[in-house]
Amino acid sequence: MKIDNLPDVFMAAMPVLKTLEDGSFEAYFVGGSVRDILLGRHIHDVDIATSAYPEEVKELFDKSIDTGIKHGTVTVLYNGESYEITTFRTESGYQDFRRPDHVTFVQNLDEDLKRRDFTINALAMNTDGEIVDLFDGLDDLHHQLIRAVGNPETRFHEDALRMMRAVRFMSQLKFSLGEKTEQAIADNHELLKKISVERIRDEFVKMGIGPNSREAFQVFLDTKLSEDVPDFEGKSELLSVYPKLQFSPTLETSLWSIIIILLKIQNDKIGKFMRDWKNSNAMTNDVEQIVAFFDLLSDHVPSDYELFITGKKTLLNTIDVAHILGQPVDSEALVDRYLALPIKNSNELAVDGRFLIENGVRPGPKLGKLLNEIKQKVISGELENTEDAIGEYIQA
Ligand SMILES: Nc1ccn([C@@H]2O[C@H](COP(=O)(O)OP(=O)(O)OP(=O)(O)O)[C@@H](O)[C@H]2O)c(=O)n1
Repeated sequence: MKIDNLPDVFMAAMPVLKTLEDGSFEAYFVGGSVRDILLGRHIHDVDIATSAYPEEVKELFDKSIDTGIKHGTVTVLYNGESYEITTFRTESGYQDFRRPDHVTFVQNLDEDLKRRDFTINALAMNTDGEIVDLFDGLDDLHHQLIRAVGNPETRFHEDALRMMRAVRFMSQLKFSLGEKTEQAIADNHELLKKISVERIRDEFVKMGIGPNSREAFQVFLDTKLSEDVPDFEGKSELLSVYPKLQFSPTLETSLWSIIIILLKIQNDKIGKFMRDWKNSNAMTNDVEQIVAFFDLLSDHVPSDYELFITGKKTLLNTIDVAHILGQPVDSEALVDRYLALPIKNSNELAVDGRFLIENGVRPGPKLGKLLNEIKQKVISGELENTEDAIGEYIQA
């Protein structure tokens, strides 16, 4: 098969491959970008594989960085873009079912494709757009099937994260799992215990926000892969409820918020739960705000001040979460009310602490309280948001 009219992201990288070929080396696009071009998905970056050794790659390009030279990867800077170029390799020395510590460079593309996880990820494309397909990956793409390259047990023993990748691709691509691949996951799910929580989290999130997340979650549960995910309390409750959701979350913050709401994790425990999954503080903060506002929405119609405090981002994200959970919420009315607020963030207030001091208010806790009071009155429309009106209010 040959692909004509390659997307810009490939054309932009073409001179990099041609440079390798001019140096008498082989060069191919490999991995996810080849799969995605065939599926018509958006491609953000391309991976390049070559017969050149890392040192030889470096000699061919003016600007390069040793990103993972031990594993054969050099990042080349070309025309303002960076490209990862990896020497054809086989992997050996798998330790503890995690990524290999040792790789052996080979001169042959076939060997390199053979070590890859799934047939749909083991496709390569040359500079003419011709596809190299040694394991019927094209057929599997056509039948929307995720199948391990060769023996699935071997692939999962090499890197147990691949079991999570399988269900993640199911969700993202709306594919099914090949029978033997699914069986091998069911037989080897405990290997996942060896994998770091960060790597599992990344796949878990991609699975959770994919368009086929419900079906993927079901397989995640059926194969018992879910049992070996660390620090995931109450997952059976979650997974029994997840398939009933109206639609899948598309945002990571929505996913975590939904999980926390479904698992009824208390406010003071949210931080621990998010940290156990090694989520960032920023993500934890966003999720805490969404969950708090969701609770508030379940309890009463928010006041203007509560809408102001919540802010637009959290408001929209919480509406998303409420819809997914099937909670009735008049989102249009809430958004309209938010948009009609006299000020939408504190910076829009006509005065600040300095103005208050200049108008005779003493610095101290009372100043903060007064500023807050002014803000509330401006938001409720009782006080005009001008220096004059606020100045008069202070003097009164
Ligand atoms: N555990 C892994 C991870 C990756 N790969 C191979 O390395 C390629 C690139 O991996 P990565 O960038 O992690 O994933 P993609 O398949 O490109 O998918 P995406 O970019 O959507 O994450 C994969 O296509 C696959 O051939 C593998 O065999 N085993």
